[in-house]
Amino acid sequence: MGFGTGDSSSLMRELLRITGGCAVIDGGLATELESHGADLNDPLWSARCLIDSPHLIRKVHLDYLEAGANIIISASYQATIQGFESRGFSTHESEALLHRSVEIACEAREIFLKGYSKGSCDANENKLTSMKQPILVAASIGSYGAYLADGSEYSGDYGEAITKENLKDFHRRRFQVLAESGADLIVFETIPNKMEAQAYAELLEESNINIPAWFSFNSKDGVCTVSGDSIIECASIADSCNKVVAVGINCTPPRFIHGLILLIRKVTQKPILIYPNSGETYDASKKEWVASTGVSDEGFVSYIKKWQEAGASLIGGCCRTTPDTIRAISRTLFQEHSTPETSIA
Ligand code: MET
Ligand SMILES: [Zn+2]
Repeated sequence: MGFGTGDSSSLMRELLRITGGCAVIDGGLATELESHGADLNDPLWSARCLIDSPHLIRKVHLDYLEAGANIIISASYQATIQGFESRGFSTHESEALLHRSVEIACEAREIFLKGYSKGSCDANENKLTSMKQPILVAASIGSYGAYLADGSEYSGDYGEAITKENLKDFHRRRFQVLAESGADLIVFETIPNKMEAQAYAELLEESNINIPAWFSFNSKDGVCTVSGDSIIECASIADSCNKVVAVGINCTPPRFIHGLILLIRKVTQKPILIYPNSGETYDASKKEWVASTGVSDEGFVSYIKKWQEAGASLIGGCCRTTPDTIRAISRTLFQEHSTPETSIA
């Protein structure tokens, strides 16, 4: 889908212009599916819902749109061709499931916009001109560690045997399928190390598909990625890649975010995105979050102005944040603005 009148590299600038400088990303998808009863105790995690409960995914996307999200992220974080094939799906069926993840998000956007203005969702129309709330559909690509489902997306340790070329081979076809699925952008999420960032940058550069992307790293100390690689070096890789339109941090406790924004700001002028988790502890052995160890929605919101001042312009939530968190973010960001522009001139 075309966004506005500009080329794809201007996508993020256009969105931010329309929203008045800051836009809202959605909140945790998998954990919200779980709180609606989905059983994600599965190597496919949230991607399992693509097989057995797509209606629930659509509902959660809609809940985030109602809460004010400008960017909704597809349920493909842990959806991989390799993962589906190991469950008995053919290559063709696996690719169709990836495609479906984006389709579901697009359906949610259409349903949401129809609530505002009948007939505004003709696929051939420039959608933004009639959007009350500008909305981008982002296709998620989770890291190799997410596919492994052994917690290594939170350690960044893939072992000596895994090379950058292995990572490129692993992600290549999935990237192509998602890039051609109708999504507005690709989001590389929860990138745990520099090698994977480099692999993504090379895939983007080698590809003749001209889709914008963002790079989002995770950190457990506020200085480095979870693997211990320098966030400055990682953000520099994102900065050097022309197809990367924003760079930042996700699934990281809120208390680390401010310092990370300042570090990223040192090496890039690209928009900075942040969508922290709730700050709760994840018990990897039990594969569950330890409730009430994080921040409340009010606590989360208390950070927002500081993050904005430090340079973040795309703000949302990751695991264990909810539509209530996103509603609170949206109110905080827009309380001092007059109504944002509703169309592109
Ligand atoms: N977009 C993904 C989700 O919210 C990110 C998960 S981070 C482990 O489900
Ligand atoms: Zn997360």
